[in-house]
Amino acid sequence: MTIQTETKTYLNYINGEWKASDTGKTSDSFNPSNSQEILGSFQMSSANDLDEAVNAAKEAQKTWRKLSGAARGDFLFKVAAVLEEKTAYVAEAMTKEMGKTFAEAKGETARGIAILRYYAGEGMRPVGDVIPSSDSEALMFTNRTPLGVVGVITPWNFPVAIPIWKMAPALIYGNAVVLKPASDTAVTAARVVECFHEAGLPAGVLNMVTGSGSVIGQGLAEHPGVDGITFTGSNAVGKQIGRAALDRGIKYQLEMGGKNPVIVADDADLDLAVAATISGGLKSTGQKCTATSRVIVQQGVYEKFREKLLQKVAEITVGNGMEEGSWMGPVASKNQLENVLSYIEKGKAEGAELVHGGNRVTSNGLGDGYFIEPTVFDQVTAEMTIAREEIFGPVLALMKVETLEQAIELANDSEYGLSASIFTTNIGNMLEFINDMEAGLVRVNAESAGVELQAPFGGMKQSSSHSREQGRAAIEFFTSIKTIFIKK
Ligand SMILES: NC(=O)c1ccc[n+]([C@@H]2O[C@H](COP(=O)([O-])OP(=O)(O)OC[C@H]3O[C@@H](n4cnc5c(N)ncnc54)[C@H](O)[C@@H]3O)[C@@H](O)[C@H]2O)c1
Ligand SMILES: O=CCCC(=O)C(=O)O
Repeated sequence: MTIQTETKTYLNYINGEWKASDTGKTSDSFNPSNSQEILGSFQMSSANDLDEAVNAAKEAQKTWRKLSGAARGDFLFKVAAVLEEKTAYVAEAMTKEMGKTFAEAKGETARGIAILRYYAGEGMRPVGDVIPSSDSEALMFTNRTPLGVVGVITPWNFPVAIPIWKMAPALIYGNAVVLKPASDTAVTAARVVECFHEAGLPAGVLNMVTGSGSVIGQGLAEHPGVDGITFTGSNAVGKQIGRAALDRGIKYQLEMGGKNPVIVADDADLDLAVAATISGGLKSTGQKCTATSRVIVQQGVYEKFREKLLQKVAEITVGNGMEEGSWMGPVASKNQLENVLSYIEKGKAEGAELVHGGNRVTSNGLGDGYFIEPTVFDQVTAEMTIAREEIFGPVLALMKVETLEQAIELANDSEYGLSASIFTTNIGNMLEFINDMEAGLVRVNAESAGVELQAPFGGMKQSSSHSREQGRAAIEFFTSIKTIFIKK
């Protein structure tokens, strides 16, 4: 029996108004902890809805860009205050739509609030440089100009933080935004957009259109009224978007997958390394782009580390994220469930030794949810699929090496380069890792996940289009530099 805890139909947000799609079609958002439960429904929009949103954004941006940075910042401070009041309302949608625990969802919402405040302040910070001209009578300097209308395409795994870390900088630098959120978390996105509406953001400056990736996502990338596209999601989709943006000659930014390693050196603090491997690999059910996936351990501590790891993994409680005591929720969707289980089967078939978990969890009333046991493979080798492809689930692959050089070589043996961490007490090891690791985020004695909003974030190799998000780095994508020369 399907239980509808809330029957609300969420609408698109276009030109400051909540509007149904002209298709008349909606889709339901299901709870991955109990697939019989529907959280709400959202619009399956058309290219016409998208046109309307882009046109509204285009018009609104003309006035928005003329406001001072401080005035734009005031709006973002107000949005932060509304979101703060609505933390539980937004976080509950997140847990009920994609499964992460309520504690993690509240933490992510708090992060969204902090990001809004950081970029609100950005409206008052310097934007250019004075550069000495070769003409002593002239003044030469740089300023920043917004791109215009920015298309924001986001995934489901951080449904509050990622849209906000793209929308807040886009807005503060004077752009208008059309957001296309992931369908799996469209209700959470609508609740975030409600905060912008309640804060009184001028009509058209932010618009949201929900619907399928191929119609609305691709439509945004191809739309002649869109001047820049920022995307976070899978590599396959990211590349399509990049190609569409390149064809139109617009700026684009792609943040994509990872296959993040942790190295545990012979001299590591093993308790710390175990705790960080579990937190980095299994929090959010392993569904972070920065999640630890490959655990590369030096042979001197391999057995001891493995034993401690398995002991702690056995203590993990799997359950509905809304319930106290659940450490790990379900994966986000049926699709995710099937995908992760198929990787576990591949791991077994290719000869890795399954030493913990590996099954769907259906006991204790979890049968209608998409729960998977925390899973650990041993004897994993570099050519195995589970060592090469992003699994995006609660699966750790243990790999043994003799030397630190071998560990770093193995860690770099990946098409991805998003984040990486090392556990060692030796400064020489730390420096070697920092210098030689091919990843955009390298962390020493800390888990591979954990992005700080005031620092640049992005990957190397196939993990990114090589731009950076967050912190002051965001200005590079969301603006163009204008060089100004004045002579009296
Ligand atoms: N590098 C990072 O910062 C980062 C952060 C979070 C997630 N991710 C990556 O995101 C992936 C998981 O997210 P996902 O499953 O939502 O990714 P996805 O690529 O399936 O979807 C991302 C967004 O693109 C849209 N989309 C789908 N098909 C499209 C198309 N043909 N054209 C345009 N848009 C389309 C989706 O509707 C969604 O809004 C993982 O690979 C993860 O590593 C990366
Ligand atoms: O999923 C990608 C973002 C990861 C992140 O925000 C974190 O590790 O904190």
